Amino acid sequence: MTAPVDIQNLSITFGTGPGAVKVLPSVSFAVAAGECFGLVGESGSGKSTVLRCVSLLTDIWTGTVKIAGKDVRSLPLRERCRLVQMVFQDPYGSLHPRQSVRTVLSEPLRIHGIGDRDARMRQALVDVGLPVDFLDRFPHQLSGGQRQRVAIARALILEPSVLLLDEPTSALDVSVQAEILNLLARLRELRGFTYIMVTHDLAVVDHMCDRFAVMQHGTITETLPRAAIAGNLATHPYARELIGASLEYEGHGRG
Ligand SMILES: Nc1ncnc2c1ncn2[C@@H]1O[C@H](COP(=O)(O)OP(=O)(O)OP(=O)(O)O)[C@@H](O)[C@H]1O
Repeated sequence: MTAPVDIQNLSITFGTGPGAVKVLPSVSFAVAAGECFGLVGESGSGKSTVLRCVSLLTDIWTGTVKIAGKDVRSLPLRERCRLVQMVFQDPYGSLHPRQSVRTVLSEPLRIHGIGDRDARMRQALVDVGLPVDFLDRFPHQLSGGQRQRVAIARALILEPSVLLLDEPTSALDVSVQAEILNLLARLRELRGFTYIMVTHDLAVVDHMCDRFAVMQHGTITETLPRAAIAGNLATHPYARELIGASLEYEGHGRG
């Protein structure tokens, strides 16, 4: 099942009093069901915070976030977990070192009272391209790419409609990054997932996303289709600068 995401006037302030910082003044965007939407922009512009708000990892925000037309705040935790899951940047930090892959994958199934666990866990590993005997491995027995595959399997095992991807490949070796991106692209094609993907890499957007938003200081400066990258069709000065710098870097890289 695939689902649209609608974010309206999302705003968050960290801290109180004179030290309070409005990290997101007001962010609005909509992502169609099955679309891959990128969030790019300078470090500290609030990209990860948007994902943390949507997933309710942070809940002190105001505004409205709807997934499949349902307000995420009014959804019971279980239902929310079955609609939306998040994959983090650092597969080393996101897996508990003392938990086997079996424990990592069985926990959500147990919490949600889902039966047939063994078959589901095996299928999840097959889906992410890992051998089923990896169920008995621990994180230190896995490569970075294999760990990220396990993290993706954990996100998939409840069969969500929306995946929030927070720089899912930036902690990985360049050679492994493409494998994980291809896996994510294939899964979206097969399952119709909606992706919201934070990245600092416009080459990733170009490879994966249908559209993307350029963020600066907690604000979306411009939303563009992927096709706008090649000819730098952005009109906002910051978006133009970001895309221009990326094209220049890519040009030098190839030259
Ligand atoms: N829990 C928090 N308390 C206080 N400030 C926070 C908190 N979480 C994030 N921030 C601040 O919000 C701003 C945006 O952070 P965020 O991680 O969303 O940026 P980002 O665009 O994802 O950056 P990067 O590309 O470096 O990951 C930063 O200035 C950060 O310090």
